[in-house]
Amino acid sequence: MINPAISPVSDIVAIVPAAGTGSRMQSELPKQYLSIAGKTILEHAVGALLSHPAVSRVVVALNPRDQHFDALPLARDPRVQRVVGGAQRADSVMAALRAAPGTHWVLVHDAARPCLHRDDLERLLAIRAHSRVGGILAAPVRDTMKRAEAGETAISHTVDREDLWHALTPQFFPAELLALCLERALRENAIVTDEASALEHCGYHPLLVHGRSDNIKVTRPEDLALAGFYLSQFTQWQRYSQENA
Ligand SMILES: Nc1ccn([C@@H]2O[C@H](COP(=O)(O)OP(=O)(O)OP(=O)(O)O)[C@@H](O)[C@H]2O)c(=O)n1
Ligand SMILES: C[C@](O)(CO)[C@H](O)COP(=O)(O)O
Repeated sequence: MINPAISPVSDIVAIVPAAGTGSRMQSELPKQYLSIAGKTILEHAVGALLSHPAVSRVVVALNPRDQHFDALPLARDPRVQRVVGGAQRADSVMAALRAAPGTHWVLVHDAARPCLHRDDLERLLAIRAHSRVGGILAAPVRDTMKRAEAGETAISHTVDREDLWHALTPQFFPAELLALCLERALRENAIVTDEASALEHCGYHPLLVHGRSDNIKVTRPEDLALAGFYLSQFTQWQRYSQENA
């Protein structure tokens, strides 16, 4: 395996899985194309990545029936490459990984997370200096957590929230390690809802990098206004200049 800890600073490719249909959003448009402050959620997500000097390229995995991406300025950005996504999020990430051969480190960031803060991205990227496994942005849970009776809306029991975190994105890994773990996890029919779970399936323990809880994934209708509020609270500095994107 290449020693990713010594890879060139700029050798980071970002992967943005954007091939979902956003069914929980109950909107006409796939949620990644809903707009906040004049830009689509996808443009906010990609803009925050592209505006970081260490990110050289973004590979966006699109739904094969996507009819919206071509209308965006992103479609004409030479740093942005598109691939066809897959049936599951992990398949979309695999498709994008295959389009970035030879990359040392990859950032995987949900198209549905428009509120990535500059400081969070910097702290996540910094783990490259001391980790060969990688890690994820995550936020400790704040509420008391309940496990429901299987298939019911009645409480089975309270889950100890000590050491319980919400996994966020970006998630940041040596590309070769991520590809190997994703291939094995998918081959062995493991449940892979984020990239870290593929590494866990293979016995690795990715780092948890404390991230802001306003880095929300727009998932349900009420999330759109909240994401708009959060973005309105960011100063230009806190969000990399969208003009660079
Ligand atoms: N086959 C898939 C499924 C999801 N995604 C992407 O993975 C991210 C997180 O997934 P989620 O929030 O679940 O998005 P959707 O699958 O679109 O939403 P839903 O589950 O409500 O349909 C999104 O950016 C989505 O576009 C993807 O690239 N390929
Ligand atoms: C990757 C992720 O955003 C981490 O919390 C989450 O797993 C995506 O899940 P989804 O069901 O695909 O939205």
